Amino acid sequence: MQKMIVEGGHFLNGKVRISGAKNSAVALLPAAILADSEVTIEGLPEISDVNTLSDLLEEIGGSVSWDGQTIHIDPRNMISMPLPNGKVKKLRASYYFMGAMLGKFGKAVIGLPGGCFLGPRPIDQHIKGFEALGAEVTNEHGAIYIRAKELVGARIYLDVVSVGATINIMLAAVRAKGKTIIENAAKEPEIIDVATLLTNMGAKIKGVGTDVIRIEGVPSLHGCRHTIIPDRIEAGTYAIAAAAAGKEVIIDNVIPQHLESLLAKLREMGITVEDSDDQLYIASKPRLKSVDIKTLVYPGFPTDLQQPFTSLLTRAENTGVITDTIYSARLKHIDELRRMNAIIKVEGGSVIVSGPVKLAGSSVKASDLRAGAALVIAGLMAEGITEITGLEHIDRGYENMTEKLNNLGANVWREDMTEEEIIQFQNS
Ligand SMILES: CC(=O)N[C@H]1[C@@H](OP(=O)(O)OP(=O)(O)OC[C@H]2O[C@@H](n3ccc(=O)[nH]c3=O)[C@H](O)[C@@H]2O)O[C@H](CO)[C@@H](O)[C@@H]1O
Ligand SMILES: C=C(OP(=O)(O)O)C(=O)O
Repeated sequence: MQKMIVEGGHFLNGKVRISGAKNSAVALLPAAILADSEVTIEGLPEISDVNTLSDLLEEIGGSVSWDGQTIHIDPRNMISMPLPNGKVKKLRASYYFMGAMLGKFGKAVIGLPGGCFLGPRPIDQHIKGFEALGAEVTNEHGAIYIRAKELVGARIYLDVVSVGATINIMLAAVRAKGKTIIENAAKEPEIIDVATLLTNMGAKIKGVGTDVIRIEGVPSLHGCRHTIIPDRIEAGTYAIAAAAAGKEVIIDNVIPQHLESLLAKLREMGITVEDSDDQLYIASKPRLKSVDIKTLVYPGFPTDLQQPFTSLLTRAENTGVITDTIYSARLKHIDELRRMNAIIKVEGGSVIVSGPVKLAGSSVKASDLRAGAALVIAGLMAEGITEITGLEHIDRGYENMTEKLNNLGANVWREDMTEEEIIQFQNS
């Protein structure tokens, strides 16, 4: 087990290249189950979520090979093997095996997913969608059993706008008989990426990127080649790090339109932000103005950037109020930031950050992926050394974070934890 050490006080300067999008990758890999020949996906991030899903594809009989960051998935020998336990609990997106296996085999047995603990994360809308398509769904001892004699297209209204439910229903509906309409669908760029892959596999999908998606089921889907989109959340994390601890940073391989809500907030704070086709230029200032943010579904401010943004606000003047309307309990980073001297109050559903404060290096624990990113950013700004444990969360979603930061001029490294530290970590 390792910890990350961040020596504060080094300004970030230079260029960082963004990897493929985690939240696309984790849906693109299961989508390959639906094909009847090889699917090739290029530009995947080297993160543990992708490795876990690649192992799961092999567990159900898929033949998987890697060529750098390109995966080749041959689904011809896959079977509807139950996956009630084990790796499925390591990540959230194992739930995409439900939709993909239902579409391909008409049945699936999958354990309830893991992923970041952000408060309750129900999957009732996924299940509602599968049932509307004709499946019978039961929850037996923590695993979801899904069976359908025949999948038939349906009109499905999502009661909450859900990325996972939209993609999962799409995965099953592309193979259903007739037309499916998903109303109140999510519009995140990752949904468009998955629909692009499915369309290249022969699916008939219209309206992705709007809140009504129309799918005409097809009897079979074939293999194809697909290049993943860049990770807007990783790009946003580096943009926030550049604003917090940077001079001039160029973020390369990004789609700036995917980050408009964040970029607008950075500009409001007094940071210079310029965008071109696939790059962002961020130049920070010694004095920053506080802003309020409210997380919303896309194209609103992403909940996945709320925690890193909290760290940035500690160095801005006056108070900033953060409201996470998607995951109101996504607050585990706050106690850790307080250990570093941050002045943060939680009142009702709002987080109130007062600044500017000079953070102090401390020993802190990443309890989830973006809490980890928030603590790394705090460590970059802090005086002295910050030690971060819980790196398994960071490794789920950030490729080579230490290397990327060091290339920008930070001083960050990983060390093995002592036995005593591991025991302390496990008991904390
Ligand atoms: C692997 C992946 O892509 N993860 C992302 C995905 O998670 P995930 O797909 O799990 O998140 P959803 O978009 O489904 O969740 C949005 C909201 O809807 C609620 N909900 C969701 C489904 C459901 O059946 N019932 C229900 O009530 C959730 O509790 C949450 O409050 O979108 C989240 C919101 O942008 C991001 O934080 C995650 O990074
Ligand atoms: C919450 C996240 O991931 P997951 O849904 O995979 O837990 C995230 O990427 O911030």
